[in-house]
Amino acid sequence: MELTDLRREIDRVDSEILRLLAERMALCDRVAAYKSDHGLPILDEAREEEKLARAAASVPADLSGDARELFALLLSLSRRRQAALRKREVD
Ligand SMILES: O=C(O)C(=O)C[C@]1(C(=O)O)C=C[C@@H](O)C=C1
Repeated sequence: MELTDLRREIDRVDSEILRLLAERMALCDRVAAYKSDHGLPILDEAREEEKLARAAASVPADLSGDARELFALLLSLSRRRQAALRKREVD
């Protein structure tokens, strides 16, 4: 395969990742609203540990560290966004 073709494939996968990121964040917005309505904290450590462990276990062994790191970032971005939404509610 030529480099151009490989890059086109990468671009296709990246578009999908970004579409899924937006979909995930939209769901997190709804979780944020639910938690706010029910007086629940944003952070759920047990759920996060479960997510990180599942991410690491869902890929080939040589990618488990990367999967864990990626999900740690996603969770952190999710918490940051939820905190910003909550702050906007208060202000
Ligand atoms: O499931 C939740 O309770 C969420 O708030 C969502 C989410 C996530 O992005 O997956 C974010 C923060 C929590 O610590 C756990 C999980």
